[in-house]
Amino acid sequence: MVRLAINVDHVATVRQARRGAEPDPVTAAALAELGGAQGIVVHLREDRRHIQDRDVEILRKTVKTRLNLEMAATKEMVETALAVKPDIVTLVPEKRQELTTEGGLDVVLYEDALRSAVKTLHDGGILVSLFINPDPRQVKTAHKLDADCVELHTGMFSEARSFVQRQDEFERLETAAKLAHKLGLAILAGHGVDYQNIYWLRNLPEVEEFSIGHAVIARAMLVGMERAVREMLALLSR
Ligand SMILES: CC(=O)[C@@H](O)[C@H](O)COP(=O)(O)O
Ligand SMILES: NCC(=O)COP(=O)(O)O
Repeated sequence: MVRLAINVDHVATVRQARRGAEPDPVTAAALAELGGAQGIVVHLREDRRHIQDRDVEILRKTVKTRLNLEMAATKEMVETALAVKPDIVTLVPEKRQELTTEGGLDVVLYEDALRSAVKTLHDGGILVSLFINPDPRQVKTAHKLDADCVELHTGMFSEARSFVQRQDEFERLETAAKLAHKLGLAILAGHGVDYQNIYWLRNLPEVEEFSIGHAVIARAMLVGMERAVREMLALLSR
């Protein structure tokens, strides 16, 4: 059965609006697990706009499923990961000005720099996932880099404005997922996944885990975290 991992960044976004203590992403993660989530995701941005170091440190002690730390492949972040030891690190591109991650990490362009980051994390006993666009060249390079997983960026699919565009983007995801599977990579998918577009995305049998943040947190504000997670799990299992 496909797994659901919940990204709790936006609980921290609300907390940081007042620079206070609530709502606590650590509590949100515990409730997401109670609702049935099989993983917790946090993106520790270099600008610390939402998730803080303290969150990651406590989550490492409290998450009972699997903690996936999204981060830029910088020296400082790799050192942080080695100290915290999440179960898995997802290397993502990062820009200060962006509202959210705008595209996949260009692993073809940054192949040499990424090789040492992947190796250092592996030497520290941490699995490595690369967040990439659904492009065969990116998938092949991720495999060459010895990544354990790829997370296919579903943003272009999620933002497609027409049926035809959505179908094209879905086919790109399908092709990339099949290639990654053939190469022996584990496959995750995420970004902009919601309670509607999951009807399409769940038709990608190679995807082992969906990583969902914004849509579930937005619903959780209205109906509660456990229910928001259970509703997404129900859609995934149909
Ligand atoms: C990698 C990805 O697609 C998202 O998880 C994103 O990195 C989340 O970061 P924000 O919560 O800052 O949008
Ligand atoms: N890796 C994708 C993720 O964690 C959540 O992205 P989104 O659902 O907040 O767009």
